[in-house]
Amino acid sequence: MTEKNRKRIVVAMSGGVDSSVTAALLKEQGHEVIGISMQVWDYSKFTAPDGEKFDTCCSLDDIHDARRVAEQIDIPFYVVNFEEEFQRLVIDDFVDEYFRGRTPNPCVRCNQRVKFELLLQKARELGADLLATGHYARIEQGADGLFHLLRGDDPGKDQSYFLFTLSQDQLARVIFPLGGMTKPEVRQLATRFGLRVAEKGESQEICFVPDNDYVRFLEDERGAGSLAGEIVDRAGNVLGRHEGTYRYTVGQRRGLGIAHPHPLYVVGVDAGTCHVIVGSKEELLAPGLSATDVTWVVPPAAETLEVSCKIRYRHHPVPCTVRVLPGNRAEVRFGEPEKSVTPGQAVVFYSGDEVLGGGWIDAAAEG
Ligand SMILES: Nc1ncnc2c1ncn2[C@@H]1O[C@H](COP(=O)(O)OP(=O)(O)OP(=O)(O)O)[C@@H](O)[C@H]1O
Repeated sequence: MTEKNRKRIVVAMSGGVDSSVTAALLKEQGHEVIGISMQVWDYSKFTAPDGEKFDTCCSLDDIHDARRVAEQIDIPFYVVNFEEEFQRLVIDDFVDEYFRGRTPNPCVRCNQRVKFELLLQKARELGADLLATGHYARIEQGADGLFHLLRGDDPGKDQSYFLFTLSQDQLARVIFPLGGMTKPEVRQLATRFGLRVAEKGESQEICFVPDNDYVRFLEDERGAGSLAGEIVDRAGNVLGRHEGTYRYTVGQRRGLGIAHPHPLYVVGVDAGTCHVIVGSKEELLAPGLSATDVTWVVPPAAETLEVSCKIRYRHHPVPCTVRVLPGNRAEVRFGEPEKSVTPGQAVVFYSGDEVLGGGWIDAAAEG
């Protein structure tokens, strides 16, 4: 590598396989690599019911793993403490959203407000040209000079959905070296580099929620028992009672505790009246949605776009028409009615493999 191509790159290291391989790859390519782990949550607050300490993605064990990898590949390594910021910018929003009757996506918030904002700033302060993460997504600069955000090549791992808030400025300073690889290829590389984390499992769904028990997490944060109320159908008939609206999400079937001739699903959550609204599978269908806080990776080409969208991470993109509205809003009409449009989740717009932008689902459109 020529001195000109050699860059100073900060790698966001979680202690997992992906970011460890990212750091090792960039180091092998001859860059000046600096590892940083963010400490975002104090796990000593949490103890499992059996008295064991929880081990989750950003625990001290993971920071220890990241440090050991950094030592092994011989790069400087720092830990930044973002606990206060993470609480304010990610966790408070997560809890507030559930208590408003919505189902939040904290990973998008973390990317938007912490990784590609605060951490990117830190990277700058360290004089880095670029920030690298182990995300499975691709960034390409087009002939138009714009940076384009594309799906990762591994369809099972693609994380582009979580990155829709990235701006041109951010994309210019970020790289995703694993975007063109599959997870098995990344594991092979980890083995080739002899990284001690090569066999480490996948991180859990939400890094700060021990055991994925989000209800327990919410109740630890805000106390149990509030927002208890009635389970009703769309006509207002009372079918049962529940212990808190935040325990329910649109599309949920289990945990209703109601004997009924047909399967019942949660079709709405109203934290104002403390109602969990249930209905048939057909009642889960909606022709579209309205979105707020819409941002664009690349400027929209017209006021009405024929594209596809994902309305949750594990959703196959579906054809839709997007009407771009003033005030960073959008109205989406699906080609065919879609199940379980969930307020609080992100809707992300795609043109083929490219992420055009996205926003936050405010409400399902009426039939
Ligand atoms: N606590 C952290 N400190 C620094 N960087 C982090 C942290 N958590 C996540 N990241 C960065 O964000 C990327 C995506 O995070 P995600 O939680 O989706 O991890 P992942 O896909 O399980 O990857 P990994 O195997 O690296 O943990 C990671 O590859 C890493 O670069």
